[in-house]
Amino acid sequence: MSHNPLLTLRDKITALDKQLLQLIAQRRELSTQVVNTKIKANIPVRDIERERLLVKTLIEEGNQFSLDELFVKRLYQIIIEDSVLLQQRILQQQLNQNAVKSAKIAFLGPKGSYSHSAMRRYAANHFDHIEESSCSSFKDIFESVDKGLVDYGVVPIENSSSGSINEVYDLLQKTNLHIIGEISLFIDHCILANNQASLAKIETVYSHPQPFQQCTNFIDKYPNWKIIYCDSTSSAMQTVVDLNQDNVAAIGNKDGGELYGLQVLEHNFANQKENITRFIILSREAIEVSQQISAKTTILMKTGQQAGALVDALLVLRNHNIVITKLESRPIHGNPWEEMFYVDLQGNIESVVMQQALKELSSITLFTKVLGCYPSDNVTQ
Ligand SMILES: O=C(O)C(=O)C[C@]1(C(=O)O)C=C[C@@H](O)C=C1
Repeated sequence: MSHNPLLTLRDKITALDKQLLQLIAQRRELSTQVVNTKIKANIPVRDIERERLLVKTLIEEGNQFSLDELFVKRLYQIIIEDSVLLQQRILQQQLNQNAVKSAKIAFLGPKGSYSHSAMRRYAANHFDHIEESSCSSFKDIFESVDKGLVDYGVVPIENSSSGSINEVYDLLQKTNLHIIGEISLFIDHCILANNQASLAKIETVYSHPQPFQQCTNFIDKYPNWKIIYCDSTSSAMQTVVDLNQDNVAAIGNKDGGELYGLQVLEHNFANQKENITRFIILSREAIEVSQQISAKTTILMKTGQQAGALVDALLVLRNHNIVITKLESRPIHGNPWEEMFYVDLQGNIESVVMQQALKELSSITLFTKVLGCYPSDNVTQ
């Protein structure tokens, strides 16, 4: 029998990788025990100082084995983030005992869209089993949840390159639904085409309007391209597959491209290097968020039109030391030049400061409504 040194080494690597997985699973088990002690002691899940010291020690330890500092840091950021999310999930499940274990979730489809990826990532952390429901517009998603056709809906709300998704903000203005979660996704746009295509041959590009807005610098380099808007990036991919020509392409994600059998001609060309989209999760029922984890509260408010009305509202938040993570305004339909403000706040709706601030806001604004309180997705150090 011939001795193949490569195969022998690969066998050893595979064996070590299996051990690594076992160790990570053991670490997660300990993290579960830790959260149970935290629940009993009523202390916050997050201990930034402990995380900092742990990573510092591990970097020093790694140095002895010639492991790169950045590598060790990145590795442990992922491991600790997973540990924090696990603890948050356990806490939330205890608090919301009636939360469903299996759920039907609507997203902007067909499968292979960014919304589909976001939905799957959120679901993996929250449910044992899901049924996917593909919708062709954001409005359909809101309606499906509202009518009880699905349990939850996932919609994008903002992107680091193109800003707010206005259509979703406008739907939030009139909805009875609640925001119960958020999830951020790194978006690496790809030019996807059939196997005979090349960048030089492309004449027509299909996608949802959002990717075009996020990649204007790149698109401007191809002034001859004909741009065609589709309902979603995945329907754009489907169109390219159906046309089966070498001169057409879609903008979408790599995983979606694989699903549709398309090759990547170019990627990573959004205006912002860190192209991130934040999605929100909608439900008919609000959830309770543990005060032991970091939470966000999103409110809608309409101020009067007198001078300083918005400043007065913001001062209420400042006086209560409440951090605003986002402030957006949208026209109120039917009332020209009147604006609705959407404010994302760091904090739990149940906290004394938040309750006090909301009470004061209600008394000085024309309208204030809580759209939801949900665990903050931002758990990286
Ligand atoms: O040591 C803790 O308190 C933990 O909960 C464990 C752990 C970790 O995974 O290392 C997770 C979250 C905390 O912010 C700190 C550390």
